[in-house]
Amino acid sequence: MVTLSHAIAPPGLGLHRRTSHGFSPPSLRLLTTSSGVAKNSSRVFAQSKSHSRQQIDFSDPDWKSKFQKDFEKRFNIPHITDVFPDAVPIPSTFCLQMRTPVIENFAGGYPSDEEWHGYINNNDRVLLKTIYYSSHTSAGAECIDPNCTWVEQWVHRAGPREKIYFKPEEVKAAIVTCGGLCPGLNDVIRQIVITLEIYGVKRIVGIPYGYRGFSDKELAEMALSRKVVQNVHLSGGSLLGVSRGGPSVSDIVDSLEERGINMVFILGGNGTHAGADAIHNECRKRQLRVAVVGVPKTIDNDILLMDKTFGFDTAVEEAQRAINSAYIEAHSAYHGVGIVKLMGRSSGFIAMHASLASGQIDICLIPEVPFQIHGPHGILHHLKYLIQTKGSAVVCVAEGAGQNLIEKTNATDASGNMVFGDIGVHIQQETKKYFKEAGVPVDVKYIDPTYMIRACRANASDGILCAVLGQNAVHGAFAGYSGITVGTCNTHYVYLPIPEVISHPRLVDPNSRMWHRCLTSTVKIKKENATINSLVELMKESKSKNGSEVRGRRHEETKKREEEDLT
Ligand SMILES: Nc1ncnc2c1ncn2[C@@H]1O[C@H](COP(=O)(O)OP(=O)(O)OP(=O)(O)O)[C@@H](O)[C@H]1O
Ligand SMILES: O=P(O)(O)OC[C@H]1O[C@](O)(CO)[C@@H](O)[C@@H]1O
Ligand SMILES: [Mg+2]
Repeated sequence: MVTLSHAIAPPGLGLHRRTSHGFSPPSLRLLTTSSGVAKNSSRVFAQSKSHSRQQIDFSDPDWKSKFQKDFEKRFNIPHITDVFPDAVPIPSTFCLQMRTPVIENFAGGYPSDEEWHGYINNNDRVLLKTIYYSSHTSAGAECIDPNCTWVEQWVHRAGPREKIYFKPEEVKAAIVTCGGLCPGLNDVIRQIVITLEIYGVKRIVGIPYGYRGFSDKELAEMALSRKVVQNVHLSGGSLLGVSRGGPSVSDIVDSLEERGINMVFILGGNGTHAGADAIHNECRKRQLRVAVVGVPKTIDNDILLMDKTFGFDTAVEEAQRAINSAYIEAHSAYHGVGIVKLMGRSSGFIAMHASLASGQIDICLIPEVPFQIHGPHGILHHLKYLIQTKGSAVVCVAEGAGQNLIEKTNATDASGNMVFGDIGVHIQQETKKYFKEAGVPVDVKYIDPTYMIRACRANASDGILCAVLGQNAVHGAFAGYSGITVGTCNTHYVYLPIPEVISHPRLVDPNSRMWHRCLTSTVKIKKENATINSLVELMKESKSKNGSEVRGRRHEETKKREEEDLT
């Protein structure tokens, strides 16, 4: 892949220069000026729990311990005892003996495994950041202070606790799936149900069609059990259905009260989590003993602080199938140009990872990296060059990319999310126009696999992630936590307070190693020595055993013709 910075990046967008698109984590973002250059000031700001900015004076010798105290407060996870200090825990009912939930009542006491060391201590912690950056200029650097001081940042480890704050026979648990579809929703639903049953919960319901199901009287809640969910993970979609928009938070909490629900598992993206946090706060305001636990779901991977969200891997896998088709089409056509548009809202993770996975992309366009379509640094100029030198090209464009280059739709969906203009179609049309005007024949094939990448069943790695997240969601609720979400940090499972993961969407950092890897993964030809490389390629091609001699010859003919046609 020829990199944007080599070929089409606007002047000034070098790889080593930080831009300010909000992609950096809060601490770093605050160290950058609007032009993106790190500011060497001793007074900068860090975010506090309420997301108002708290000033840190780095000339204070004690700043580090103050920062850590503030961090601990921000990442503290709300517990039932914050509101009900007299709540009395009981020994956990989560044990191997409960795996076959045949026990009808617990009059004789809960069964337990003796000397089982499978519980998590409430004081166990996971390190949030594991790299020590010695300089702001290190790739992907996330520094707090101008000297890049190492500051340990610990978050709460997820898992089953020895003491629980809900008696299983008093629990009515609900599961709801909101937002758009995502591979793995059924896997999480299944695992939540199975784990609840292991704790001994008998009343488990699914709320149909997202938050809407709480208020729409036509929609009945669905009784869930191991039997019902046994095979649901074998298909994509959501057993419960999904929706955007819906009732107010107050109506949702009224509904929880009416239904007697005291544990609610909310699967969704950043919008859903904003709702989950508001539900948690409303329950606290009403002094309700309800555990509200989120499970982050989004193919976009735009939730902060976690390694990845479930469904993302599967979406990437599906997306690179579309790229592969575009590549085959483009490669088999005379002057073929393949264009693939991929989902991801304002984040370019799917496009970046699918491009990297496929190894077949020449130009990857993501929202976080500005680009031009026309002009000497534009993608069309570069496409012409690729056609000239390679005979074909493949472009992967994220749906949120280049929105400044097309007309705004001014439309929003039912949840208030902005509806993007269609950058894929725009690039397709502009490509056709450009080559027609240049008198160069091209065969443009446009693929928009939009819903295909999220309406499928989870792959194995997402299946495992879903299972662990589902189990940990239930452990968190039984442990008495609320207003939390589950995730992976550096491969370990953690509980995080909801506001910390949704303060803004997570974006690709153009200074990260991953973006650099994407750019350099399949560099084929560099502009400066195009002829030499093309010849080398041609020689390689004609020598290869897989019968590509014909293609080599055709390529040579193409080249000759192009040299005549193109300037
Ligand atoms: N700030 C908010 N407060 C309360 N509820 C919200 C808020 N934002 C969104 N919601 C509700 O959350 C639900 C899902 O939101 P949204 O459609 O934005 O999807 P999402 O959870 O971000 O998932 P996706 O990744 O598919 O976009 C909707 O029912 C919406 O009404
Ligand atoms: O289901 P809808 O409303 O078309 O949503 C599409 C959006 O949902 C997602 O699939 C998940 O957030 C985005 O990638 C995409 O922009
Ligand atoms: Mg969202």
